[in-house]
Amino acid sequence: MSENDGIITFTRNVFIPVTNMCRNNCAYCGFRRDIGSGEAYIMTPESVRETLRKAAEAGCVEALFTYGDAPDDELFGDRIKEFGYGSLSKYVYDLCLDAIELGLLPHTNGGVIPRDDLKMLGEVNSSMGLMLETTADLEAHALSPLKDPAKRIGFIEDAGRFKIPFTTGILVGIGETWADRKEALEVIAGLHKKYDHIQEVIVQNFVPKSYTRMGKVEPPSVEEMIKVLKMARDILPEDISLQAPPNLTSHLNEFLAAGAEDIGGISPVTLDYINPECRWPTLDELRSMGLNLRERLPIYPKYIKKGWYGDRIKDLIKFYSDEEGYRAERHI
Ligand SMILES: O=c1nc2n(C[C@H](O)[C@H](O)[C@H](O)CO)c3cc(O)ccc3cc-2c(=O)[nH]1
Ligand SMILES: C[C@H]1O[C@@H](n2cnc3c(N)ncnc32)[C@H](O)[C@@H]1O
Ligand code: MET
Ligand code: SF4
Repeated sequence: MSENDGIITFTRNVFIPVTNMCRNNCAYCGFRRDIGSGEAYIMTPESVRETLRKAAEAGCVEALFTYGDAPDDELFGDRIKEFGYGSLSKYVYDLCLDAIELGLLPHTNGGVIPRDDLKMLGEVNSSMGLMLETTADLEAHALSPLKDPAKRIGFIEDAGRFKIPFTTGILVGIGETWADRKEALEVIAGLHKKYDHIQEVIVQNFVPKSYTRMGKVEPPSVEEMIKVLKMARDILPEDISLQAPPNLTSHLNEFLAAGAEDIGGISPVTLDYINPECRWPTLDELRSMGLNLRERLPIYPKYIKKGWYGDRIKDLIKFYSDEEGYRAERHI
């Protein structure tokens, strides 16, 4: 049983995949598209606002902005300028303000973005994220300069310096060894000891997509995932929540028994655009599996208490949270 008496936390979120253009080209990724392929896009301000409005109506509390790594400048600078912005981060900043205006707390994971942009986005996000993925030098990342572990560790470190509540994690089954998994988890634990900013760690299983370079690679087995989760719970400090995504496995109960205590964002309005073939379970389905659910905000109680949030989201956090820092019943 996990530390919090078997209570499993989640957020009600909406996924905003701002752009699928990306400077990286990870061998497992089914989300990214080549520029000029006809399928590359950047969401317009109107389409983002429309999605946010639907989410607000459906009772969501989190706007999850996840998109390709640093694709601006030479990649699609013109499109961003058409919208009236000098950079992708400035555009996302305004989208975060739109989310806040509609009553949603932003959580942005836009890959490795420039340090000044991280600081700027930190002001309008309730938490931010970047999967460390791995500390190993893997073939899967051979075409992904921004998956260089040193760059990602540096980014997570900067987030700590800026006191941004942070989500990170590892991707399991992309060619890493057991020693690599252990090392990645130890690096995360070390960063947290230094900056105290890691609110949760996602242990995510690789899900192969036939149309990618890793389409024929076997995903990690259930036994392997359970072992990684146990190892993670063992290595990570107790105040870091361990997250297992609920839509990437049919063995969620076993993952939770192994030590995971959070299932991340569940969306009543959008797909998981990274794993679109994996449908979100509904809250009713999760409850019928025996889960004792508690809704949280994208910023964990500890960081609400510490006051690690900007002025622009202060009122919204106060509005949504109960005295313990979870989502107040009156707003559910
Ligand atoms: O719905 C999703 N949420 C993802 N989230 C968000 C997560 O589900 C929750 O919204 C957070 O727990 C908010 O606290 C991520 C957050 C990160 O910082 C890094 C990676 C992910 C990955 C996903 C994902 O693939 N799907
Ligand atoms: C948002 C996060 O989604 C994860 N991600 C990207 N592609 C896949 C996949 N095929 N299977 C599982 N997770 C994936 C990465 O860890 C990324 O950081
Ligand atoms: N591109 C970023 C990364 O892989 C965000 C998640 S994938 C769309 O880190
Ligand atoms: S996983 Fe993220 S960084 Fe890698 S190709 Fe996909 S969008 Fe880009």
